[in-house]
Amino acid sequence: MASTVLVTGASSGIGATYADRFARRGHNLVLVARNAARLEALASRLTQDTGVTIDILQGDLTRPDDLEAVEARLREDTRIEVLVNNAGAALSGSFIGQTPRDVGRLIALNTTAVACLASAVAPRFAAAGAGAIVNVSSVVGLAPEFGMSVYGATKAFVTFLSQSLALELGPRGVYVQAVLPSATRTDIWDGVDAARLASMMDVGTLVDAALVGFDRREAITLPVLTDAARWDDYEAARKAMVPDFACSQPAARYQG
Ligand SMILES: NC(=O)C1=CN([C@@H]2O[C@H](COP(=O)(O)OP(=O)(O)OC[C@H]3O[C@@H](n4cnc5c(N)ncnc54)[C@H](OP(=O)(O)O)[C@@H]3O)[C@@H](O)[C@H]2O)C=CC1
Ligand SMILES: CC(=O)[C@H](N)C(=O)O
Repeated sequence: MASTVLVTGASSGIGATYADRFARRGHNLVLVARNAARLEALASRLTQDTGVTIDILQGDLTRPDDLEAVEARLREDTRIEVLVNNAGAALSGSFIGQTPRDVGRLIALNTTAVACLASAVAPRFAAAGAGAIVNVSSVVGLAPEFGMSVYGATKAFVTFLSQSLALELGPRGVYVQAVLPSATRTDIWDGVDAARLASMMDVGTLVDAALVGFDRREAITLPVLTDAARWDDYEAARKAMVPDFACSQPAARYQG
């Protein structure tokens, strides 16, 4: 019997498309988001099309009680073998135009919830020597130049967390993938003009590419990167600095 996949942010966009693709692969689903009506409509269409079993966990992942309910499901339901940590939001405008409350809410959803859900499920996956955690990050987390400070910082967190978890959990049999989409046509772009929307990646194309990376067990899937060697070069440059981090003296340029 195929395993169950829990998808957060499944009521629209990338999460709804992951739900569709995993259902078509024969997986049962647990769908999480705030909008129960949209989750129910998706669940009923997918059940009819594929015959899989779908549960809905309605909740706001920025609310501690709702987050804890999803954590408990991940901890206790041993049928769940894949977590797709996808729920997320963007925050437009400049940093000085954003309020501390907006910033806090974005961080709660895009980072705290992602880390807490991974934390809830990782010990069970590691004990079983199996399981997969897919974290939906963004190319924005690699590009402070895009001017989306807090959003980009949350996505840098997601990519870093994924890479660290892959190092720790990979040897225990748990697969961790960070998916870094670029601009993709979904509701997250509400209010953006039609011409800009039209130039974005189609959401089905994005998720199908991400699933190619999933099937290959890639640690990082960056679908728009034409030359994959560029990521390897970037990682090699970063790793070349790491031995210096153990030095006990500042570099010569900081010494008087
Ligand atoms: N589209 C793009 O260009 C890109 C998107 N991404 C990332 O992809 C992920 C999915 O976004 P995308 O599909 O584009 O956007 P959508 O706005 O279409 O989907 C976001 C999903 O997250 C859910 N969500 C939002 N807030 C909460 C909350 N507080 N609690 C629970 N669920 C919540 C929404 O459901 P509901 O409102 O029902 O709660 C919805 O299902 C995000 O992490 C985003 O950062 C990354 C790079 C590019
Ligand atoms: C709103 C965005 O910038 C988008 N989610 C992205 O990560 O590219």
